[in-house]
Amino acid sequence: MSVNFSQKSPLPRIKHLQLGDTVGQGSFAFVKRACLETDPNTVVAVKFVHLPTCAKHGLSEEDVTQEVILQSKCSGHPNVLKVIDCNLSRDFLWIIMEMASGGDLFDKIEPDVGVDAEVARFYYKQLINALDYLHRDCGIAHRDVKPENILLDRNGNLKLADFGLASKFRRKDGTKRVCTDTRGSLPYMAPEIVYSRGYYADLTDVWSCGILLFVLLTGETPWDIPSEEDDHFREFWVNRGKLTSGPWAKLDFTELNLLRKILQPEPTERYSLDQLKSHSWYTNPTAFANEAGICANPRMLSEKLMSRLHISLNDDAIPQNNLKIFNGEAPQHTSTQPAGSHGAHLQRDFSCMEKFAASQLGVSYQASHESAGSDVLYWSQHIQQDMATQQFCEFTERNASFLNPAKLTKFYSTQDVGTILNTLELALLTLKIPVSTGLIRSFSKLTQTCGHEDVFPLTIQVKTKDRKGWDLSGNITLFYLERYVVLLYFNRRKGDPLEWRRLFRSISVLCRDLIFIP
Ligand SMILES: Nc1ncnc2c1ncn2[C@@H]1O[C@H](COP(=O)(O)OP(=O)(O)OP(=O)(O)O)[C@@H](O)[C@H]1O
Repeated sequence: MSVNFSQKSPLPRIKHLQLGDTVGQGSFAFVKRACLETDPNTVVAVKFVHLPTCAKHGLSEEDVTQEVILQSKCSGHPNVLKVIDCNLSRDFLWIIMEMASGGDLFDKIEPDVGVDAEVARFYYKQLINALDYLHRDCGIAHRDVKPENILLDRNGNLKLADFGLASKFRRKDGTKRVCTDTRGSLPYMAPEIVYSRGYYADLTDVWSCGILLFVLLTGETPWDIPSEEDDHFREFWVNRGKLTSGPWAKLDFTELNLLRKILQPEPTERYSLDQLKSHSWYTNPTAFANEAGICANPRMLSEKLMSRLHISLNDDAIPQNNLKIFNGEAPQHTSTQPAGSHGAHLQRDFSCMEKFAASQLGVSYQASHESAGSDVLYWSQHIQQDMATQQFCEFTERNASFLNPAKLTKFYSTQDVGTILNTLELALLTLKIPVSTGLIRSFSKLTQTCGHEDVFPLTIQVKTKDRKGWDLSGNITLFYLERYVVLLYFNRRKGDPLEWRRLFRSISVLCRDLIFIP
């Protein structure tokens, strides 16, 4: 789905605010950077939730406003994304929030590897602090703790977001409600939700926090569903959590000990937040955080984050069975039929993706470009500083840069469009993703109707299944940065973000000759 909400419905004017570029897009909403008209240095984010799109998916105006009401009630903690103001216009619910300039947490987790252990501890502690505040001070359970719902501020601090499934679990008299509904994301869900026993929502948040910690430390979820039908969960259950093989082998003794205390299938035996706060894994200090657990050295945090984000472009990174195909024997999956539910097809991008892609270039590029005009030096300097480019280079502390909201699933190329499309097509086919019509043929058709200059940005819509067999879809947008430099930006629309980054990693390796590394 590639939607341009703002073209469908005019954006409301918000008093005293000047809207800037689009920094994020979801299924129902897009998010713009904005500043105060009187003070350009006061930057906020404005989320525009498109109400007609919500209605099409069965979400009422009340459902979406409820989410904002709950998030506003929880806005008094440094690790919860603050809601500043909100209002309704004809087609939009707009929400002014604090700007999360460090982007999404999921974008910084290397699949199968995870993040540095000290970084994992830092985020785990901040999440525990946020949940403690939500449960104790607000009586609210989040109910959808997962990396997609965690953003970072400019110093890398955690900001818990997306209160779409949150609920009040404590009554006014202090007693707790017993929940029976099934909500959350399956791999992060506590077993008592799946088994539909009556359960307490605050205890299920603690379980999700354990799964998130596991993902941070290993780069994968321990199971798909916490039920007996899932082999991995059954093995965990039968062994009473005492597993040391597979992803569990990546954990040290203390980490295993802590996770066993959190991932207790029986909620009454699960550690409480108070117990977790006394565990040594929580009480040990982190080098880059102050006593309150807030980042005091963003450069060190950024270096540690970058140290695990690496995509090797060597021969041995290509799986052997794909190497044979890629060295000449092209697979024949190109189809003349529409890609349907599985496959890739090229089209012109009619969404606000152009502006969105432009925002992915980062402020430093735009500022230097505007002040000094177009010049090879500027784009090559910009590309060199971009964290996305650095993930293909050997890590050195020198090349670690500060966090920014631009996503990391992208690379730059100085090759011509024909070569780019041919290589991408071969990579998609190698990964068994059928390509409808053929990318070059589709491109030629498009240039015949609208001319070479106007055909960009181009988008390849990709729909596939991930390793679990779950839907994974997104767009690869080709956007001209300069006459000879193309940005290829991979934007996930649906599915597990770790799986999307895995797909990006595989395509990058297969397209390694395209990638421009200064
Ligand atoms: N306060 C913020 N500051 C900076 N970027 C943000 C902020 N809020 C959201 N974003 C960006 O916008 C993207 C989309 O926002 P969000 O996930 O809230 O939209 P949505 O339509 O509710 O999503 P979904 O498709 O998960 O339902 C996020 O992934 C993030 O990159």
